[in-house]
Amino acid sequence: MTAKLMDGKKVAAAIREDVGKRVEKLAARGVTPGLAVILVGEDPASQTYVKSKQRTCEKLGMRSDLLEFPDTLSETDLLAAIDKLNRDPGIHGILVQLPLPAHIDETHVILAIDPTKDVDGFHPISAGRLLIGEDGFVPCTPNGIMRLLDYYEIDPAGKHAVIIGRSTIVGKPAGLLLLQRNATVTFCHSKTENLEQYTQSADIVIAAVGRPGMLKAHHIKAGAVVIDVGINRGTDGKLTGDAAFDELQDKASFITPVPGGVGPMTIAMLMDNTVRSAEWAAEGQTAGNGVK
Ligand SMILES: Nc1nc(=O)c2c([nH]1)NC[C@@H]1CN(c3ccc(C(=O)N[C@@H](CCC(=O)O)C(=O)O)cc3)C=[N+]21
Repeated sequence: MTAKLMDGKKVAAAIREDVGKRVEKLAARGVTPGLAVILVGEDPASQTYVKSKQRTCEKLGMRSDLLEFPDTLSETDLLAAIDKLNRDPGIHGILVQLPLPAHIDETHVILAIDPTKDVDGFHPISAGRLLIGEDGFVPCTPNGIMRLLDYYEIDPAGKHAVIIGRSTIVGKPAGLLLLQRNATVTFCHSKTENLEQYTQSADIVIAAVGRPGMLKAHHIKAGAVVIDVGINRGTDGKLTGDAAFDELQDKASFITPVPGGVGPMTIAMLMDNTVRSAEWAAEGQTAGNGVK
């Protein structure tokens, strides 16, 4: 079997088209969705992602503000910058690019973001809403994975989904979303003994570990769906995933490439969340304060 590629670029383009139409509808009501991105320090990978987010915003007719700070920025000054954006009615989404310098506490920063502008879905209010199944901001990468599954008509209901990786921004929310869609979910992680015991019975495997090529053919059953969240940059500058793509391609039914799989979906879902935030604001509803 040769696996079908799950084309994140193509699906992301379809999502952007839908988002663009919603931007036009908002424009007719005098609203321009606005995203503010805060970048602390000069990490080249972060700069690349941030540029890509900004370009996408501009193409879609959205406002995009970039606030760049040196890595000597104090936590207090960062919190003050967030507070200013919280109070700016033209800004519907606030994204603080992670990771932050070690002297800044990420939890403090995420807590400072107005939950009604939490387009990353990292605030505990958003996490709590996802846990209880209420409408709210869903983290972009797991949300993008669900949209990829939908596009390729892969229904997780009744299926065994194995997630490798238990981060707050990918693994855990991906598991909750799959559970919501009636999958049977197993979380595996660095302390899991005998990983293949779980992955070999998986209908859907999500690798979100950050170890290049760790998921190999012997880990999966024939016909499994493989979603690769890994973004590992080699010394040659090339991007590789957590899946050993070449050997898995002959065994899986569907597989996401890296690049061109989950990555572009993440950015598309950020646009979707930002426009949704603007729609909610225009309706006088908010996702974060308990008003539905
Ligand atoms: N507050 C915050 N929110 C984030 O969503 C966030 C973050 N911080 N910090 C870093 C990670 C990483 N991330 C990616 C987004 C898109 C691609 C992407 O589009 N990748 C392309 C390739 C891009 C390239 O070649 O470098 C692809 O996979 O095809 C990758 C990674 C968002 N992150």
